[in-house]
Amino acid sequence: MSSQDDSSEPHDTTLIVESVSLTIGADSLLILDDRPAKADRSCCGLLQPKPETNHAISLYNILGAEVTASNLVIAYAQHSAKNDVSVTTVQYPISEKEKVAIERWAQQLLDAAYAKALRGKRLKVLVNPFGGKGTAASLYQRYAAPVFAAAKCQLDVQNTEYRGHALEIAENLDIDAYDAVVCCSGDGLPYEVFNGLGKRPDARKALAQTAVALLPCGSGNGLTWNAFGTGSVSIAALAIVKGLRTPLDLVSISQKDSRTLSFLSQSFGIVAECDLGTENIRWMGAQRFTYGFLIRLMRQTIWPCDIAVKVEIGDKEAIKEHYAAWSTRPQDPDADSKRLGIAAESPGLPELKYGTVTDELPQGWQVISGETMGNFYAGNMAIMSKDTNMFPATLPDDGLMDVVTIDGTVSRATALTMMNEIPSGRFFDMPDLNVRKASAFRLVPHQKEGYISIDGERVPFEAFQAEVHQGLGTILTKSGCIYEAAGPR
Ligand SMILES: Nc1ncnc2c1ncn2[C@@H]1O[C@H](COP(=O)(O)OP(=O)(O)OP(=O)(O)O)[C@@H](O)[C@H]1O
Repeated sequence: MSSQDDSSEPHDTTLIVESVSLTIGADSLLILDDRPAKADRSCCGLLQPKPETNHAISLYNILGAEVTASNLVIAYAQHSAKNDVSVTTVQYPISEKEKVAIERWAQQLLDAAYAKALRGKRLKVLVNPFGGKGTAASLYQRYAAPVFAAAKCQLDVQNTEYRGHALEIAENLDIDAYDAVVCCSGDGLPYEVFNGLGKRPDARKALAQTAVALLPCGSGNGLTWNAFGTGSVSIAALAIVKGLRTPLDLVSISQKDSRTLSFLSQSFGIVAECDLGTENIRWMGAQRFTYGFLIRLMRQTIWPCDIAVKVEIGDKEAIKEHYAAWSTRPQDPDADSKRLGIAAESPGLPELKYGTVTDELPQGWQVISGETMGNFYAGNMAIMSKDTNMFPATLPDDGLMDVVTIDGTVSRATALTMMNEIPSGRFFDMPDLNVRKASAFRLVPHQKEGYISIDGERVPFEAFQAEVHQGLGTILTKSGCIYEAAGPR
């Protein structure tokens, strides 16, 4: 082996091992294999030179590079025909005297492949054996475990044994021992993990320090779609390995004397009914939401309530401008350590700025008529399930949630058109859709029975108040700053 200019300086991005040239490029590792093919003989028995093979591996897909006693081994995630990646390795024989230089080159490759992402993450993996269609454990073993192993993640895998177990685990977690909690489930387990971290005396510190991620094994899998833009377990595992710590707004929900945290959405009306009233048809997977919507649309379309919103941005054009400015703002490289510093100084859960739902309505909130409410839907993330970019203008940590309301008296044809326009993104601009960016709201249902959904979990059908805490939680994302969702146009 020799490096291209026979120098082993760290800046030397090309390595030559046995006539194979390996170059660390801006986005990929370029492999130029000039070795003669061992078994490629012509009809007269002469060894034919193998045609030069150009092979590029995206740096994002590179999981590991190590020098063993006699080989350089590079592990990477290779896309397979289906929407998946599988771990593949290439290896090149090396000699003892080349080892030090090659080790240095391998480090350089890993630096480029991981960039700002933490290498060898310490992961607490929680598997819900009943998540989604009940296949979370086998999905984990088959699609995620090999990716984590190739990336040399430190793993501590535990099955959840009962409802609320993930909450208890998070509440008692040694937060210094893990970089992230990875849930193999639907959005129900991350909801429990955020709430478990939020129950601790050092809640703010725990929520700032511990990232939460989801391997998509449920029906909606909102956290994975937003953070990584995929519904594939193996691609999500790769995204966790390469994921960047990203602050996430969390929303305090107060109901009577309880206080919980929401990371995804709060719904009342048709969406809550579709989400929670379709548990009996879980076998349908994500289709159950559409099916539920159509059934509900044929029956009831109005869910009367009182609503008051602390509106921060009230019209669609201003919301689009806010989205464009926030999503392109320069990143402060020290933002995460500053946030951790603040959380360490005042580690308790932040006080409620607007009190609870049992207090007087605060001054300056906009009262919205809810007599004929059809859909009240507040989102902290954009995508609620595959192809459902319900809140295109949401941002992970702008300190605002997007509140969408649709009157229940819109015609069935309009409601169906709206549903069909969600994947195209034209939904946002439809005149019957009201959108406000808010920092808090209160909702009081008029009826005695019905559904309120917080992150897909059913909560008592009674008045609740929501208030955002900017950047209180932490997730892993691909970009480090925005969701993998198309913004408003
Ligand atoms: N061993 C268990 N037995 C019973 N319930 C469990 C167990 N482990 C976890 N749970 C509960 O299962 C619920 C569903 O969790 P999960 O996140 O997997 O799916 P989900 O939210 O229903 O997903 P989706 O709705 O997207 O299918 C959670 O409320 C959790 O408390």
